[in-house]
Amino acid sequence: MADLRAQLTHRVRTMLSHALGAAQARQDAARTDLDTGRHRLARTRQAAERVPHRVGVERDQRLAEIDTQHATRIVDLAHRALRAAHREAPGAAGADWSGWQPTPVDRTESPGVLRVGEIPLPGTVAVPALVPLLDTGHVHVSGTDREGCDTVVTTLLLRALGRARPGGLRLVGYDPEHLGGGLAGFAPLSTAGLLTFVGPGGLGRLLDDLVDQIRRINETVLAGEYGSLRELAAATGRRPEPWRVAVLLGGDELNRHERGQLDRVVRTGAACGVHLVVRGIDLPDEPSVRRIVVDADGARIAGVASLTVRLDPPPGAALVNATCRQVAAEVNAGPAPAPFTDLLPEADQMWQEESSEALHAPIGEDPLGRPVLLTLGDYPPHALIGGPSGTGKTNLIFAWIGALASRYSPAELEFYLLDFKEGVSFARFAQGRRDPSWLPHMRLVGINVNTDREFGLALLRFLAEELRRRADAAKKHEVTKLAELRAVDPTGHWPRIVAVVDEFQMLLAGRDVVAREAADLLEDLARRGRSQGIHLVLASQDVRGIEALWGRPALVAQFTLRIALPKALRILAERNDAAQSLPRYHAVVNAESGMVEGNQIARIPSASDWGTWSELQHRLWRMRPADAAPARLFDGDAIPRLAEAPDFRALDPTGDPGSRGPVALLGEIIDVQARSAGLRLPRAPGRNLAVLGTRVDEACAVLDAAARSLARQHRPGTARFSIACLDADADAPARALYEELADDAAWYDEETVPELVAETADGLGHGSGQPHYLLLYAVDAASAQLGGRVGKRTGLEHLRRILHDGPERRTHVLAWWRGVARMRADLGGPASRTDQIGAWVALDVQGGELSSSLYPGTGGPDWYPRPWRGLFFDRAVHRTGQVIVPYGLTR
Ligand SMILES: Nc1ncnc2c1ncn2[C@@H]1O[C@H](COP(=O)(O)OP(=O)(O)OP(=O)(O)O)[C@@H](O)[C@H]1O
Repeated sequence: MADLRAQLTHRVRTMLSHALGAAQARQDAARTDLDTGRHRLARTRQAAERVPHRVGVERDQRLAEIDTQHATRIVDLAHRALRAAHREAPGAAGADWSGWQPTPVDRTESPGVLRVGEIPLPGTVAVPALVPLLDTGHVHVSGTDREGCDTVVTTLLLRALGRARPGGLRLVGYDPEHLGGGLAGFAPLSTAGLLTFVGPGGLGRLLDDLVDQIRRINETVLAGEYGSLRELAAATGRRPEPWRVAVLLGGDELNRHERGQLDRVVRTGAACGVHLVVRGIDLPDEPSVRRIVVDADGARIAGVASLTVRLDPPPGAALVNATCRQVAAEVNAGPAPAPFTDLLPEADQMWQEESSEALHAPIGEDPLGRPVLLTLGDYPPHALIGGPSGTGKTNLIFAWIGALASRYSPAELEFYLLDFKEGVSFARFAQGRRDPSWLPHMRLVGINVNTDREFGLALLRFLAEELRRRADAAKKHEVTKLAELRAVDPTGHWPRIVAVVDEFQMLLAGRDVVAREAADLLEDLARRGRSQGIHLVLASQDVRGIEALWGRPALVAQFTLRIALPKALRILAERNDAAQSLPRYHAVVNAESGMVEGNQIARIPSASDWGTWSELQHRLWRMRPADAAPARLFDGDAIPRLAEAPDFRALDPTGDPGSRGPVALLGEIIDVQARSAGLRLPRAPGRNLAVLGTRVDEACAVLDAAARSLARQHRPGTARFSIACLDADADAPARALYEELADDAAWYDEETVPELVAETADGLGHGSGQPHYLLLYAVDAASAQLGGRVGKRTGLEHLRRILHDGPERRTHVLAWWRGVARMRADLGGPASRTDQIGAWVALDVQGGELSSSLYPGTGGPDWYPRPWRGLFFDRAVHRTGQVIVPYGLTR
């Protein structure tokens, strides 16, 4: 048992000793851990004591870096903002007042935002403070600094004015407290209707009016096609409405209606160019409202309210006043002309139109900026243009011709143009010395034809002939209209023809044969030209011109297209006085025979100045077909040259005239083709020429051209020219001719002329048969010498015999008598027969003197002598006299 107890004791002891040992070991380990922990803590504490210092240094470094980055970024942003501001507020929208001037926007440009001051930034440039207004929204100004508020308003208005075209911005002021004093500087604008004021109590009306404008613009201008005027301007380049800025400066509390209208304007105005600049009246909170608060410590703009704005100084009163005066003056001077290029198609669209059915072209734009078209076709077929001198008829004709000529090629359209007033502006359509170009569509230009109504007649006859040609062709193809003719004869040349006659009343002036025939031809062309594509455009500054037509209602009725320039009388229908209130450079275009319903107002671009026109003409000229010939230019003030006459150039000695005999060219016929008047000299009785009148130069010119043209048809040595000069004044030209004809010519004077006639008369019986031309200058001056006998007969008897018998023996007299009576005396007395004078050219001889045997019928021809013109009559071919222009003398 004891053993058992001892064993147990031992075991317990052993267990206890183990447990004690383990506890001892754990205690040691724990102690070691504790030491380690303490040690670490001490180290950590030590380390922790060092950390704040290092972190602080790093933080400071980082903060310094951030500061630098920030500053650099601010400088960079400020510069970028500055550049953007210059872009967004260009010219007058942002420039300093010193040297400030208006810089109106061009057609598609946006007006930009407006600078009111600048925002100073530390350490860098100040950034402009910009406020959107035109095309964008409204501005509300408030705050305790009254002067500052005034400055903001004046600044905004002047800058906006400077960005608008003159007349493109209208102000309306409501200033019940100061009765307009707040806008006093802008007062000069009111002289041009660009600034109006409404008095106290007028706010309701003003707002009603703005709402009406917005409604009208939405309905008729934007018309659902564009969202805003800005969009319209960007798309079309047109800004048909001005900006309207209402400046509302305080007043009583608004009533409900006014409040409602104000809200509408705020919501919808900006799209229609209607804007508000308001102080002292609340505006609703809309994104379109920009608020500026101006207090003593500076201004703040909503949206960037944390930045203080340093306002610009107010613009000087003198600058505001001068600008407003200038703008008003420009508006009062009338609207600026629209650019001519508006009438032209794009370069790649030129000559692309087809004229079978009609000719369409814009002539200008209407008040809403839409093009106004002119049409010539079946309806309306012809046009009448009227307006007092200086109102722009010539310009309108240029504009119309340019708009047409750029759309239709010369194969589709031809022009004939006649200007009865003095001046050469139409000459540039033809080739000139200074400018070799011509308008490829132009077939004929007649200028300075004021005294040559025959030229107008010639044009009408030419057109009548063309009308006949077209009518015949139409008949042959069994069609009636130009469009049909062109369809069945696609290779034919059937352009539409537009004949323009400026100051056409000259053509119809007087009650003579020319006027009568012209009126008949006009009537026929007006009636039948419509279906054959021949269109008449008649222009007149003078009511008499219209009245000349008025006597012929059938003629007038065809001119359904009427174009009236400012103050034109009687172009439109009787009770239609739209032309009386037209501004400068505008026209009433009316395709309804002038009835009020047909009125369209068009602003006409400037087309007639040299640079504008020639740019287009050169472009079209370069496009001309290779075989295009220049237009014929007939200048009533110019003297034609024989050497350049087509008929003269066509003469040559190898051409066999046959029985028709050689031809003596006497001058240029007043006609469309620059032909020469020719006198045929066959072997037949009476084939002599008398030149009658006292004008030395003209008489010499006629004989000179006759002789030179005859000489061109004979080889040297095969014809004789005997020149007798009996007037010292004619000596030089006669001698020049003598020298030119060289060996074929012989010279006689008053001493030797009796021998010439005697020998010639005697030789008639047994001559060589060689042509012999006697050119007798002022033959009546030798009456005394010719009165004496040479052989059995007097010189005059010899002369009469030559006149009588010569032509059949190829001997022709081309003689100048200084009067009809003198010629008759030489022929045998006042009652003597004149059969042997088969042809004559009358110069300063009245028609009445050419009666009896010289001209068919009684009373002589309708002939009113005028400088450098002659009336040619050849009894073998003419029924009436033909006006000629002598060729210039070759000196
Ligand atoms: N639409 C226009 N835009 C700008 N200038 C114009 C316009 N129309 C005419 N003018 C200018 O006005 C002046 C007179 O115009 P124009 O010669 O066309 O008038 P007109 O009626 O033909 O006069 P007249 O019968 O005396 O010749 C010219 O200097 C012309 O350049």
